[in-house]
Amino acid sequence: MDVLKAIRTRRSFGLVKDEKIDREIIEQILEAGTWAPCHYRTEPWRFFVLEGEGRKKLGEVLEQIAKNNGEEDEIKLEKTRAKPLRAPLIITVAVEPSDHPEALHLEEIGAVYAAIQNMLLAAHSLGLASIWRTGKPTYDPLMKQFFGLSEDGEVLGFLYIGYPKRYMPDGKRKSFEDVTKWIN
Ligand SMILES: Cc1cc2nc3c(=O)[nH]c(=O)nc-3n(C[C@H](O)[C@H](O)[C@H](O)COP(=O)(O)O)c2cc1C
Repeated sequence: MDVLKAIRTRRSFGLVKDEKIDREIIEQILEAGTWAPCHYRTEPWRFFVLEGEGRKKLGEVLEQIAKNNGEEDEIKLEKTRAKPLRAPLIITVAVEPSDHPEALHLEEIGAVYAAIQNMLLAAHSLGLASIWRTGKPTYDPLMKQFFGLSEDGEVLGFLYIGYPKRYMPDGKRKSFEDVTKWIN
């Protein structure tokens, strides 16, 4: 798929089939992530691939975080635990900032966000639907610990990926003209 078409037609879409995704396809998405630009070539992205039972471990962490924040309602906790089962594949993307003396924290995070966009576009061009999910628990210390990140590391998103159950809706944006100033 042409890159401009991929950019224009990619949508966040979470309604996906419970169908396993071939490893070779997953590897293409991961590799696309690694081709993002990064200042000083620090390559600060880290990927964690969750499939099958692996997703349940994430569900347990989400449940624990909810409990730590005072949630006691069993039905709500059950719902929280089941969240990662909404897609057959979740790629957790994290930043592990480098110790390069010139590297700026902001730019390390920016590079990983660029990696995420690469991955979403790659998934789309391979016929997959995806949605970048976060929420408060994403940035909880327990989440960092679960993925074995350093104190400076941070989970930046969960990419829920799968084959779409139906045709994806059209997107909506303001015109670029509304957000652009030409300085000549
Ligand atoms: C940092 C970030 C976090 C996001 N977290 C969520 C989320 O937790 N749940 C969700 O439904 N969508 C999430 N999204 C997706 C946005 O809702 C989506 O990109 C937006 O609605 C525009 O839709 P589009 O991606 O189809 O153009 C997130 C997007 C970004 C950039």
